[in-house]
Amino acid sequence: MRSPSLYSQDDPISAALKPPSSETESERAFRLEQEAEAKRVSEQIDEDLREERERLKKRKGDVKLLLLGQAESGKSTLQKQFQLMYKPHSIEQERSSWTSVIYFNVVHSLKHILNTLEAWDDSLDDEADTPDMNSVATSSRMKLNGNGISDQPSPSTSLMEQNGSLNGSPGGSLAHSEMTASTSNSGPSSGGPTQIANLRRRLSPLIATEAQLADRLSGGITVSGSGKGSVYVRSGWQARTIDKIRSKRPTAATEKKPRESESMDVPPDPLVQEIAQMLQACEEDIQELWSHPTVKGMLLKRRLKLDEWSEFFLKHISRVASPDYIPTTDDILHARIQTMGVAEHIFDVNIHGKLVTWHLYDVGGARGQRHTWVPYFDDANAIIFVAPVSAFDQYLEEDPRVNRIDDSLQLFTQVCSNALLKSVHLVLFLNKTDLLRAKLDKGLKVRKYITSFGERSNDYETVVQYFRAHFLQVHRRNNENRRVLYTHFTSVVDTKATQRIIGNVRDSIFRGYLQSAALV
Ligand SMILES: Nc1nc2c(ncn2[C@@H]2O[C@H](COP(=O)(O)OP(=O)(O)OP(=O)(O)O)[C@@H](O)[C@H]2O)c(=O)[nH]1
Ligand SMILES: [Mg+2]
Repeated sequence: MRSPSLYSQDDPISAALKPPSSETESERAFRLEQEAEAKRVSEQIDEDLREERERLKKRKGDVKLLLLGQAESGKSTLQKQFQLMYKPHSIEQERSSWTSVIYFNVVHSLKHILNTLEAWDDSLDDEADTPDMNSVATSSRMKLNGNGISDQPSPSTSLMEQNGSLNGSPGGSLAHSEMTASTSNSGPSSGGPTQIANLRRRLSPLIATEAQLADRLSGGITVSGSGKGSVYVRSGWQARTIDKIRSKRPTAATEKKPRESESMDVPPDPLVQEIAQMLQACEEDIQELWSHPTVKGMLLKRRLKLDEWSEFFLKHISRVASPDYIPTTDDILHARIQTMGVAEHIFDVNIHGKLVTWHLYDVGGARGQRHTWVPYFDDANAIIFVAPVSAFDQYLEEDPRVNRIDDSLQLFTQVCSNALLKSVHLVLFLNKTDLLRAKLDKGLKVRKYITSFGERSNDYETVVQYFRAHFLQVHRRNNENRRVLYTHFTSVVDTKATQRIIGNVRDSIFRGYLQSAALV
């Protein structure tokens, strides 16, 4: 057998690269010019890559800050607040790329509403066919929770058994009894099934764009077990979507560091333009569905559960569906896209007249993403652990038996007890306090989901202090080094309040940092 040779006449690559024998003088000159340009571009890419590696390297004196916490806790939203504070021009560069995320959030929410209505309709048909109404009502209602949020409380997990369970009765039946207690019918059958069928038909072309949008955002990457039809994105996705539109080969420089004038001259993405037109044409239908008495009734009775960002964008649909819609900063803060792996962001932070480079790591919080965190623990200076306290009535998408507060406490235990992190400055954000307040105002009872809450008063102050006490207890029990835990009650979509807190955190990290560096 002949061994292939680079110089072989038969080598397919050499043959393909060989100029045609009929090449004229001017064609040759053109070819050589093209080859020289290709070489220059390739060398520029190598140079950009080298610069990028150099830029990302943590130097002595830099601060390394990790944002940790479960999925949907608000880490990327907090990262956006850092960006707004320390690199506001980069938000401008990215602004247009958030349109596709927001359209995806809207389309996905509409699909969830229509699917839930359909499931409810089916369950009513089942009920009509079955003599044992009680048992069927229970099972059919559980089937309704298509967004991964189950109404069923989790059995106590190992962590909370160790640390004093929040959920006093394993497999407790309060939420279950809440589900079975109400048998009144607020399903679609009582509120104009023909109207809903018509809306479903008219909205179907818009809903059919969900997969394309997901593909555009994720770059075709799907994450197994992501449930709920979620889309995960890697660091630098904004620049990649822009590059895709330009149909240009992405370079390392555009992946990590969009050029200054980037967003201004981006040609419109045909897919996004098409969806914008559909949204405009469907705006009245979306309004009709959103204000439909059946939808309102099901939301009120919690037979339909919507994520906070769904409600936000549906409430603002007339603005989102308007021609030439450009996301506001508030829209960007409310947009939801899941982080895959670990995304690094670099900021120059002015601390009392001295510029310090901060490397901020925003991690993916879903259970399947947590193994990617550990390599970043080494030489970290500080952690902001983000725990959403509004999640007391929610269960993990990854494991619907686990209450989300319970999961946050387990994760916080792991962070506090990790040997690599034992000297790291620790900050706790008890986040989504605005949503907690709204849930309590609506009358949601904490004790129905967390039985150990007992007969305490269901007011905001009692509830947040109760959760805070549990996190403090975890910290106390895993605090060999007697480090301080700095706690803040936050709503990281609130820019003014969050930036004030970021200022406090920056000063406290810097004080600890100076002390540990023995500079004071
Ligand atoms: N109302 C309200 N919404 C919030 C708050 N914090 C985050 N959100 C919203 O919650 C959703 C999830 O927030 P993200 O920042 O994407 O969550 P994450 O922790 O980065 O999630 P992963 O990337 O999956 O780990 C987004 O739609 C945010 O706008 C808050 O304090 N209040
Ligand atoms: Mg994130």
